[in-house]
Amino acid sequence: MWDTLTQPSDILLCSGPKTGTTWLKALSFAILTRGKFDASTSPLLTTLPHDCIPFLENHVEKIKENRSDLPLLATHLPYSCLPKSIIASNCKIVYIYRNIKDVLVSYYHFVREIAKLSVEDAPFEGAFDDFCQGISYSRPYWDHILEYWKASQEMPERFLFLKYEDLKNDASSYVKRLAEFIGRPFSVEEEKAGVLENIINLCSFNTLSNLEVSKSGSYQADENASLEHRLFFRKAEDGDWENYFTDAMKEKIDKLVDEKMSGTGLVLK
Ligand SMILES: Nc1ncnc2c1ncn2[C@@H]1O[C@H](COP(=O)(O)OS(=O)(=O)O)[C@@H](OP(=O)(O)O)[C@H]1O
Repeated sequence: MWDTLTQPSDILLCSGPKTGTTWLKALSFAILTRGKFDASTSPLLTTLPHDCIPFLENHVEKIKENRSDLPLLATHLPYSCLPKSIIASNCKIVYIYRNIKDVLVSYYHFVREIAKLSVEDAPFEGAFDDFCQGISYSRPYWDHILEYWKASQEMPERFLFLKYEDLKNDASSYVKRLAEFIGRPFSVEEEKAGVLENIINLCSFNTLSNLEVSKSGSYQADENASLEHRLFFRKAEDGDWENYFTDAMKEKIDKLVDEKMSGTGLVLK
């Protein structure tokens, strides 16, 4: 079924939930459509990034019907669950990852809000225990990263790994790297004209979260789930985990990450 949906020229944006998916979608969309739209006319001003770039696993019909010129698809699927046709094709894969503790806090609030539970009714401790046991929407977070990481070691030319915190701290360098990787590098003239800067600003948390579209309306995540747009924009603060983790929790998750990620060079702390 998916064989007809994906093409070798596609670029697949892959991520575990709550690691920067919305941001990566916005940036990739803005980079590839910058010849058509500028920061004042971009569809991103009125459309949730998730409605600009469909999820492979949730929007088969939509992808089939509206296969547009834009070669961008996204997925939360683990690498081992990707359709064989994608793995066999030469399509490029961008993978975004984030500090594991901030991912957990972000995921906790997202799920809690969807379930319409208060912090008192759904204490963080429960989410922490589930997460450490690997109970998650799409594989334990560390396995999700490791599967893509191993594949990237075998086919480095096909992969770009981006870290959420790096994107935040040095947006110009990493957005330029993203643009080069997806085949639309910024020219010197564009940089001088502020095109790169404008895209970074357009896709920033500050801009996107304050748009009317982000504050109202719902996103049809799949046939059964309708999610309020606002749920995709919370705080976007590095280190928010410090407001939730006890020393014992920090120690436990750091140990887990050390065990799982040793030798990869990937830093999730
Ligand atoms: N533009 C932009 N820039 C930086 N950060 C952003 C942006 N948009 C969303 N966010 C923050 O990303 C977190 C949501 O992660 P995802 O987008 O991966 O969520 S999802 O998997 O698509 O549901 C979630 O993080 P937390 O605030 O820490 O919960 C969002 O607030």
